[in-house]
Amino acid sequence: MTKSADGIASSSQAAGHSHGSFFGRRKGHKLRNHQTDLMEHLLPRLTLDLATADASAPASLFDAPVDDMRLEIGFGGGEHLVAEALAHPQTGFIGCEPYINGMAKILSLIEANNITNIRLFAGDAAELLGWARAGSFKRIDLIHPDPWPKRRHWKRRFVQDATIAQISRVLDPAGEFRFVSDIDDYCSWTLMHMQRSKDFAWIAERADDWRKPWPHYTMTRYGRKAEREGRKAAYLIFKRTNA
Ligand SMILES: C[S@@+](CC[C@H](N)C(=O)[O-])C[C@H]1O[C@@H](n2cnc3c(N)ncnc32)[C@H](O)[C@@H]1O
Repeated sequence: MTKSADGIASSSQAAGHSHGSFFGRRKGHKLRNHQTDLMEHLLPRLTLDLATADASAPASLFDAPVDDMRLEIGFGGGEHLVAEALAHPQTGFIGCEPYINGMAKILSLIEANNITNIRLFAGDAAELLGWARAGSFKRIDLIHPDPWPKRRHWKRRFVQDATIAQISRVLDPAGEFRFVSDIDDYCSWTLMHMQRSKDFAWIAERADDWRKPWPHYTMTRYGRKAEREGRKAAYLIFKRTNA
């Protein structure tokens, strides 16, 4: 695996993406000194290196035994992932985020909260899904993915038939895929693709099941931004059905 000086997977690493490569920004504002220090010293200890990690024993990534594994794709600043890791200490979490400033933020939160049940992958989640063995995760969360609103960019959306097939494969037979977006068109897109896949059932029974966050949901930066700007998010929970 090739890595930049920041320890972040290079774009060539992300190139094996089943529906193209990673399309977002990798870098934003300059890191503060302590964040640079965390990137240099803490990130290597928590990094999931797909070239060397044993996909058949992902629980061995963690120092203490874990009961289950979960994945959050594109965790941004890491608020939701960190809250979940603190609430479920027996679960091992993998967080995937190619954006360097997001990685620096979550490292600060991990350090401040002494969290031991998170491992980090600083690349394209499609690559991580390709690496994982069947049935590895009890739950996969995709929260406010990049919306790519223009029709000619829809192919860049993370939710595609190919990624849904990979998500289905790496989920436990009783696993769940959870999706949040404040972009109506991306929610319909996701519902249409999930329905087409036949591997999932949308478990909503009444409007509040998707209009309101699920219990104990931690609002993210993009969720707050959407609320401020008057956009309501949808909270979609899909259960795997092809057990
Ligand atoms: C709109 S932001 C949302 C961040 C966060 N989930 C939130 O709600 O605040 C989308 C995030 O997904 C990340 N992302 C985009 N494509 C990705 C991919 N292929 N694999 C992993 N993360 C990705 C971006 O770097 C960005 O941080």
